[in-house]
Amino acid sequence: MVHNTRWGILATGGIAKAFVKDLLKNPQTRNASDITHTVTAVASSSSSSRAQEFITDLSLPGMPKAYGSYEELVNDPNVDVIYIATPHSHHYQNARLALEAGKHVLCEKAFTVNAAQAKILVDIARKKNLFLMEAVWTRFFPLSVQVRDIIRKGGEIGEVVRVLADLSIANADGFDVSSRMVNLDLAGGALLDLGIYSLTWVFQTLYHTLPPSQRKPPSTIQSSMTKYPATGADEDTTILLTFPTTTPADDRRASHGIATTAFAVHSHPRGTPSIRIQGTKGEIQIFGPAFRPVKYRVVPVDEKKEIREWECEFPDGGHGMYWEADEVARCLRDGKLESERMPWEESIVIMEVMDEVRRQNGLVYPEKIESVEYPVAL
Ligand SMILES: NC(=O)C1=CN([C@@H]2O[C@H](COP(=O)(O)OP(=O)(O)OC[C@H]3O[C@@H](n4cnc5c(N)ncnc54)[C@H](OP(=O)(O)O)[C@@H]3O)[C@@H](O)[C@H]2O)C=CC1
Ligand SMILES: O=C1OC[C@@H](O)[C@H](O)[C@H]1O
Repeated sequence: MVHNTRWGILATGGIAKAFVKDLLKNPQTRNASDITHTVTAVASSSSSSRAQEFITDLSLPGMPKAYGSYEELVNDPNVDVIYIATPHSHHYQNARLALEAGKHVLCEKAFTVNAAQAKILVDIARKKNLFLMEAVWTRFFPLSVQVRDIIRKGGEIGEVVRVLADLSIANADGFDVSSRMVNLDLAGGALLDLGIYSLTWVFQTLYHTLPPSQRKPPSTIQSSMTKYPATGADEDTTILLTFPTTTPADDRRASHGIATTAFAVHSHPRGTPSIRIQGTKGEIQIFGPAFRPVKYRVVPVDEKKEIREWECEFPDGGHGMYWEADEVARCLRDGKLESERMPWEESIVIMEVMDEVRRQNGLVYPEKIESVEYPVAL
């Protein structure tokens, strides 16, 4: 039986458009014959006409409802799950609004502004029996799934002892101070917007590849940050994490994750790898931006062994967001509250790392958006 998921889209900006375009792609082209997606409603905080414009521009089928407020959207009985596509500053309030109304939630990254907010959302989802997930789409790429499998099996690159992951966007000219990229009122800055992907690669390789009972948060977190002069948001952040061995009997080595992000430099100029996963027998190099990897190469230390490459296909001309949407649909179909590939606990641990990095470097957002109070008008 084919399971259809009815999506409500909360906000009409850039990523909402990209996500919905992928929802419209034919699932059969990516061998997903068990699920389908429908957009049944769209809301804009600006006006219902903006929501209608979004629907018209994307030629959404089935006459979805257009709402001029997020409140109306979360109360629509024809919506199963809300996709939250507002700036980071608004995720806690918006996700809570949806959960309190009894809706499942897929919330854009970074999940919240801080770990305290993330924990409250998780508690509410658990109590209300609702699905909740941070929309780290990269984790659901077939490429990410394959890379995690290679690491788990250990054969090709041996034991992983170091991961270098960068997402830097070569924007040396800077941003306007109002841009969500650098505006503190919108929880802007490289760390929450881009560094989350560098951390994703560190975590999905050094942490997520272990059985859940053996996953241990980093034992040390060291970091350095440069601030964007015009606003005080971070523009360049470097993080060094140590992942401990798990038990006294564990004969694995401790491992290091180095997660970097910066506005002014480029993480992968002219096709250089943006991520290197270094094991005792070789390394995996990841090509393309950390958020949308396009190829991996396995390079054995032993020169007698062949270098192997695998390139990601994007069926039906998609962007690659449909794989996370499919995961949500399957979790809803199966009555799961969280995804095993992006578990609540891991989102929280990563938020805690970002909290600590901000603490070490004095990056504080306005009280209103750091707060766990609800409801707060932003
Ligand atoms: N997964 C990915 O690849 C990407 C993820 N993102 C994430 O998606 C989220 C949104 O980013 P993006 O789409 O680029 O942002 P945009 O600025 O393009 O859109 C944000 C939307 O949020 C709504 N909004 C509500 N309140 C505000 C406010 N005070 N200021 C600005 N917008 C507001 C607006 O929609 P409306 O008026 O309709 O309510 C606006 O269009 C962020 O969390 C970001 O990190 C972003 C890019 C890529
Ligand atoms: O998630 C993202 O990925 C792509 C980047 O360009 C964007 O700023 C970020 O939010």
